[in-house]
Amino acid sequence: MAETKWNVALIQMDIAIGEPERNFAKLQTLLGEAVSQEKKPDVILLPEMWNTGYSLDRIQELADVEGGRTHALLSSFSREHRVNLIGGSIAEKKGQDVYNTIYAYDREGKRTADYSKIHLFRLMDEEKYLKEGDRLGQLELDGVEAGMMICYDIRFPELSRKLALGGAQIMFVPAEWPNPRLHHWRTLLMARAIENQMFVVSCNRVGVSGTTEFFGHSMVIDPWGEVLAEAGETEQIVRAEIDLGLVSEVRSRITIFEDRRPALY
Ligand SMILES: NC(=O)CCC(=O)C(=O)O
Repeated sequence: MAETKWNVALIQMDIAIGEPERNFAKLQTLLGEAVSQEKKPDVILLPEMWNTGYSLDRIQELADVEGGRTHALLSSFSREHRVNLIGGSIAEKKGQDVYNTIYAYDREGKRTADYSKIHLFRLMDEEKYLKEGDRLGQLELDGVEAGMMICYDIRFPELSRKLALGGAQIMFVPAEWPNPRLHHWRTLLMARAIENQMFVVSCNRVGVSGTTEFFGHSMVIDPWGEVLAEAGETEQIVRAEIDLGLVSEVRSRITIFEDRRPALY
């Protein structure tokens, strides 16, 4: 592992429903802001479905075909600025199907992993319009094992545990998590960090879409459950420094991975 300390930046943005043009333009501006400070980020995370929002009844027409437009922007940006980029998720069209998919890029602009949401959220009708993924979200960033989950996925502790057992030390979570479930959002993210003794880095959107309000509160949580950064409810770039060395420190202090009894449960 080259460097154990990372600066992370989360782009907590509003998303114009059904308007990919506006969303691409806004994201380009915010990505520029994210790298404009002297302390450059090592990793940038974007929110869920940032290209279209939950414009599900028009998703066949709006989704990015084979993710081509998204790839062009995120690949060239990560190469130009030598930054790892977890590209939130987008509505991605593959054949006749639309997926809710994350593309991840390394500092050379190479797409190193993708992950399509495996738990579709019925309360927001995802299962009616989207197809679920069938693989886990695993990736390596600068030699560090990481996991990816999308929004509703955080309600499934089995998933984050499986990724942790596979080696993940940090979990990236793009989201569009609305009111009135702020308490669930914060509690579930903290639980995933504490129970798996890993960093959890989550990026939620803000703004209003129809009657649904999104509260932001993007968070960076360390493996001890401490909140290193938490956004408010407006558009902003959230920054935090994380020391990945803390993962092994916490795991050797309380040895949950050695003490599990999987034969019994
Ligand atoms: N976009 C989502 O998956 C939302 C999940 C959510 O709001 C929840 O309560 O779970």
